[in-house]
Amino acid sequence: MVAYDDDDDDDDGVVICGAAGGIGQPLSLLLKQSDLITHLALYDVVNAPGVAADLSHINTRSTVTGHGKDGMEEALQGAHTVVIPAGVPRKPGMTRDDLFKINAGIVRDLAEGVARHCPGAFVLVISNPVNSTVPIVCEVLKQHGVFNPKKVFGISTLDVVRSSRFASELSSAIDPKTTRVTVIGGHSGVTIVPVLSQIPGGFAQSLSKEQLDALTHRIQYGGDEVVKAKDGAGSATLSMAHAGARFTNAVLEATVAGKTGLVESTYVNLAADSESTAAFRAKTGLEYFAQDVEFGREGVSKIRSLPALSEHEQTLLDAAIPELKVNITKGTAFITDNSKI
Ligand SMILES: NC(=O)c1ccc[n+]([C@@H]2O[C@H](COP(=O)([O-])OP(=O)(O)OC[C@H]3O[C@@H](n4cnc5c(N)ncnc54)[C@H](O)[C@@H]3O)[C@@H](O)[C@H]2O)c1
Ligand SMILES: O=C(O)C[C@H](O)C(=O)O
Repeated sequence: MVAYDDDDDDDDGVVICGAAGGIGQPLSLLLKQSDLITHLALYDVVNAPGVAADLSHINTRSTVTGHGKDGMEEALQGAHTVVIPAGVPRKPGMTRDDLFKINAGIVRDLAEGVARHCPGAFVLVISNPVNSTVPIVCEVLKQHGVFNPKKVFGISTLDVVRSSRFASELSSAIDPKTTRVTVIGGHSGVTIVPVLSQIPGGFAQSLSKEQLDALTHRIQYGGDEVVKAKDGAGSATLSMAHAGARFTNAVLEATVAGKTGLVESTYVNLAADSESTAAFRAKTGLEYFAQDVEFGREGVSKIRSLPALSEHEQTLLDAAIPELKVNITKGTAFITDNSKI
């Protein structure tokens, strides 16, 4: 470990796994601004000590430590929150599911580390394919008897961020900073279902069918836009760091500072609020879904019921469900029954 200060109190310690990567570095920089974090532990199989040394000079509250290849245990020990952007990104022509082969094992090993060294931590998963990596984390924690569905989140905030931004490009009445769009389903292609009909002022209703289809498609495939533009050099990193910091800060504000009324769309295990989701689970057979979640001290305090969907959005949701099921089964089986992969 490379430490730049002494602080053994990890009650509000945050670990970034994959901290030296394209997302990990700017995400760490953004989280270094937080007054709610006392210890920022940067773990990566390469370059973490250098990134930590650099960030540790910034005059904000947190101590920064860097942990290399063999430092997973000391990084995770007693952590409050673990954010996981570790793994490979897409290249042009790949789907997120194409990353499963490499990223599933990386995420499994990190989840094992969480189960052993910080079993009570909030786990925030960025690594793709999120629709499958979140079930992987949950199954590992279940195997260790430490699973709390209120504490595991797939970060799908980039879809929310894109929705506000792309919608604002079509209407000057939309302030992208303050307009929050609910995005349900999952985090890949057709599983991304933006509920544009809920934007105040009749925005979606004012669009032609062609405009609405084009906007929906742009949100669902916004990731591809970046992968194509980066031309082999990876996928979204800076916008993802922004989205990841927004989501992590919301979790910390609720769980550390006790702030109430915070809501984000996020991909969760629906057992996190079994009562509110019972009818939906029975109807769809889904165990995981992205939906608006209210945060509390323990993580998920409530999963909101689905907003009223337009006919267009219902069609999108109907198309999302079968693909989500395949993604979820694949992630779950990776831990429970590898013969099915
Ligand atoms: N959820 C989202 O909306 C979203 C958005 C963008 C990217 N992503 C995903 O995030 C992941 C990371 O993307 P990136 O652009 O930062 O990639 P990157 O290759 O730039 O960085 C990944 C980092 O993970 C590290 N790493 C690999 N294996 C590790 C392990 N076992 N333990 C710790 N660290 C490990 C690498 O050394 C590297 O520094 C990808 O899977 C990508 O698809 C998700
Ligand atoms: O598109 C990707 O592969 C990365 C990420 O999931 C995104 O939505 O930008």
